Amino acid sequence: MSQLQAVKLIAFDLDGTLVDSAPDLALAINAMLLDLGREQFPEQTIRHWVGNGAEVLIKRALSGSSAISSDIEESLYLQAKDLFVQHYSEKLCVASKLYDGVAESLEQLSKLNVPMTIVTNKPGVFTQPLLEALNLAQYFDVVLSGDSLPRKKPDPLPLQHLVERCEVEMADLLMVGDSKNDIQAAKAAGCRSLGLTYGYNYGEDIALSGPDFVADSLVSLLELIKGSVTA
Ligand SMILES: O=C(O)COP(=O)(O)O
Ligand SMILES: [Mg+2]
Repeated sequence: MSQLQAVKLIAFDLDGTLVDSAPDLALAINAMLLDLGREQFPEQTIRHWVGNGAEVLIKRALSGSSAISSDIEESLYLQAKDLFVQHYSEKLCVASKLYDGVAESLEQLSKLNVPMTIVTNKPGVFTQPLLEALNLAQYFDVVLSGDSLPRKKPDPLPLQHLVERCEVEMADLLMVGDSKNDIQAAKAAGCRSLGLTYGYNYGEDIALSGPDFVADSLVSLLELIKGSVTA
């Protein structure tokens, strides 16, 4: 991986990037489906439905497909959402865990004086409790969730909001994520991006989305940022 110009702010995606949250998301989705008397799905299937926030995940589960059926009734969706929120809140961090290299890399990165932030599509009601359960909350100066702003990734709005709030230029920001939504948001906003290969991304190769950098581990990010800070 080549070096990059100074990075003054890092935006991390959460699900599929820092945390493998799919096991608990799948348990909550299946508990919701069971309550509704509907067909349940393997974790491996549900894993590929994660990426556009809870509303889309619930609708995919109700459709049984990554393509959302347009005939999901609003009353069914609202009932499903209440059940999902209840189940996922109760068991938010039972089987979820940090990916290899995340804890060490965040600790090392925190010593480099480059502010770190979270830009996730996960609803805010889950984001902060999950960060706290995994002992990560202290690393992040700003946390933007999927419902913090009117639009979420792949829209550039969260990244535009972030650079204004942190008073840096868009060119100073690096978005780090596992999903095409992260890379598309970065491209639309005009910042650089690093795609991680181990996440969800609907089962697709992240390199196909054309991030500026591709890495197999956050340890590579640490090396890259060290190079940019000391260059
Ligand atoms: O919860 C989701 O659907 C995706 O969350 P992420 O943006 O942190 O990957
Ligand atoms: Mg993600």
